Amino acid sequence: MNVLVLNCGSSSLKYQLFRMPEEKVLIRGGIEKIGSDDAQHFYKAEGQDGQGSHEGTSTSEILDHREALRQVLHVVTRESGVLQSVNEISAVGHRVVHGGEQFALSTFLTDEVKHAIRDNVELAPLHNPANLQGIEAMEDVLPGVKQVAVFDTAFHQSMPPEHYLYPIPYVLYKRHKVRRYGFHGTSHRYVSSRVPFLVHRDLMNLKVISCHIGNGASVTAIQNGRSIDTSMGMTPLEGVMMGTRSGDIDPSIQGYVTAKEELTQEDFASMLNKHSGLFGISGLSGDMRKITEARAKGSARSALAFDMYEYRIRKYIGAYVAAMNGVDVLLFTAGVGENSPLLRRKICDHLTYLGLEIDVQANDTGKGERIISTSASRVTVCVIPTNEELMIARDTQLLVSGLESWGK
Ligand SMILES: Nc1ncnc2c1ncn2[C@@H]1O[C@H](COP(=O)(O)OP(=O)(O)O)[C@@H](O)[C@H]1O
Ligand SMILES: CC(=O)OP(=O)(O)O
Ligand SMILES: [Mg+2]
Repeated sequence: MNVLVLNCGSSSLKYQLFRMPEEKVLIRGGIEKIGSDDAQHFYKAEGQDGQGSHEGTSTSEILDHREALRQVLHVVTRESGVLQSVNEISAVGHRVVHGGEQFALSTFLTDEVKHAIRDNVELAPLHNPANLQGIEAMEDVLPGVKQVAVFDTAFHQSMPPEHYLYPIPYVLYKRHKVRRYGFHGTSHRYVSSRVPFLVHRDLMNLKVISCHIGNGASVTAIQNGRSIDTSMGMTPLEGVMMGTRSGDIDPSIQGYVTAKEELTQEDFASMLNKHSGLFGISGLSGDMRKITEARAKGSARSALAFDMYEYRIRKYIGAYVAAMNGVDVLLFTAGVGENSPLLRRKICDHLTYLGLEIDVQANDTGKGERIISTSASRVTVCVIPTNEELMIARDTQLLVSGLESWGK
């Protein structure tokens, strides 16, 4: 069964085509700057039989996600020759960021499910509209093909109310579902599922702290395999400091700053989402590579941004040690978590009170999925490259093959 996995952002689209259940990636790619006349498409095709792997890039006008998906299907079937025709695509799995309280598991996309995703647009304004566009465009382009939604929020539905409620009038939860949901659940679920393979212990008996540090970033406490708390809240803005998002701030800042700077609520929300975090403090960039470089060249503002970023992640780790009364495994994943030995080392250097001891060589020079603590360390520290797409392909395949077996 061939499963196409889509992760639609506001102006981007990432995709992978898997042959399941072998979990073989046939082609992966991405389109950036959708909505412009110089949208860029990059892909790497593996070929059906592992032979003839090749890459391609192109720049063209792509005005919306529908057009982007047409181009993806063109590349998959004609340009790369990975498939003969779109009829060989059995199912499509979509990353959907906000599923609210309705979804603790992945689900087939129906009108009702799309309605629920639309209801949550206000709670994930950067993500849900793009996810919906991708779903609707796919329905147009591949009518009749089964589509599945895999929610970032689903894994965190196991949080107990004392962790997911805000200490504000309870009626706001009852009336408007104001509560903490958490995100990056597909990533936290994937990386925690890899832990037993690395530490040779059952996840059911482990206390794990998972740090997904990418453009968006979140830290999750996973006890006995279930998320019990996570740093993002009702929206993906709460929690640690991120590339361009602030993370936690005093809510009173909103009234004060909007009055002083004559900003609207929308201006303020946009400031917290797009002009804060590493970018807001450094004045340079939200990209950790640029911050690390500038810091090394002596930029004081970039050094400050780096230190704040590291400190705020470390505070959440400390909080989750308290939440679980201990920690067995600390893991790092996503763009920054996987690729910044400096950040990992700085965080771990301040956790020696836990008996945690980092193996500097494994941290600084190792590659891929690995343990980066010493054998004497009382906490096992791991780097585990995330694979949200594989998780989405697995869920999609499970649902579709379940449906097929019921039909027999
Ligand atoms: N070698 C590196 N060193 C430090 N940070 C890196 C490196 N490579 C990538 N990153 C960071 O990873 C971020 C992207 O992470 P990623 O998980 O791909 O984000 P997203 O999925 O949210 O787009 C980039 O903004 C960049 O800051
Ligand atoms: C939910 C979220 O923040 O996702 P991303 O990191 O992909 O922006
Ligand atoms: Mg991501």
